[in-house]
Amino acid sequence: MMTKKLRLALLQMNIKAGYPENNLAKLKSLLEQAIQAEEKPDVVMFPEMWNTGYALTEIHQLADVNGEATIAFLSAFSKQHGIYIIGGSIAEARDGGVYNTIYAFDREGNRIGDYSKIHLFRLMEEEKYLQAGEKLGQLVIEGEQAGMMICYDIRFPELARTLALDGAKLLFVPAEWPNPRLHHWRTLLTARAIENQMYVIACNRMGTSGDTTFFGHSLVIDPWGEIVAEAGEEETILWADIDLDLVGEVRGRIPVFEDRRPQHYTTN
Ligand SMILES: O=C(O)CCC(=O)C(=O)O
Repeated sequence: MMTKKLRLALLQMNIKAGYPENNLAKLKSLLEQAIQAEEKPDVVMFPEMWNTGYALTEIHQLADVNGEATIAFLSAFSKQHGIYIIGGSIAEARDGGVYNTIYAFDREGNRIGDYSKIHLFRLMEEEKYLQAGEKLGQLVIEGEQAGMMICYDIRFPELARTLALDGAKLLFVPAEWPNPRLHHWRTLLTARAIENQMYVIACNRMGTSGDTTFFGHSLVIDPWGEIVAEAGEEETILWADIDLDLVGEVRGRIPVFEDRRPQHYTTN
């Protein structure tokens, strides 16, 4: 029987910009730690661009070609341990460009969803080095619809709303969200959870890259907007237990989706 209860493990890791091999080694050691926990996770997720970090000027040389190495590793790992993996995002070289892409896997190691970041972040000059994704990030976990967005995407409520209207009950958000905008991070993620009455599961990196520092504070927020778990600034695994039945309960309590009047909304 499919469970509606999920144990989540968010790998809030440091990322060394420009050193994919070091980052993979770090990821592997955190993954091993997660898998050896007394109670195994159902879903493991990582931060944004965990393979290369924001080494944008060298990104064409460093990016994983068609994500092949990442896909092979994550697929084998998810199958071996019977877990879902939301593979953070990686720099993926494809079609002559580089995309910021998430791959997701089920308990059998099947690829169940991809998402390339739609909104590129100008403050980090992403638009100069990366290509924007063109399709929604959707997947099914234990029979339930879920969505994926990346970092800056959370400033665009239309995207989360579109995923929710399409049935998403939970939303995964890998990020490299830097100081000093912790207030924005927590507020935007909480708003996306409350307005869409869904779980928001956000894994940020920590540490320093050049002049930029990252505060961590990975978050799991329930559909009522309560924080289920929040990390500090250290390298850690953030654990959280969630129950997907809460989504229906909250949607029943305040029938936001029934009360929508889209004829009055202009979105373009
Ligand atoms: O929107 C922000 O403040 C941070 C976004 C960001 O760092 C990113 O998308 O990589």
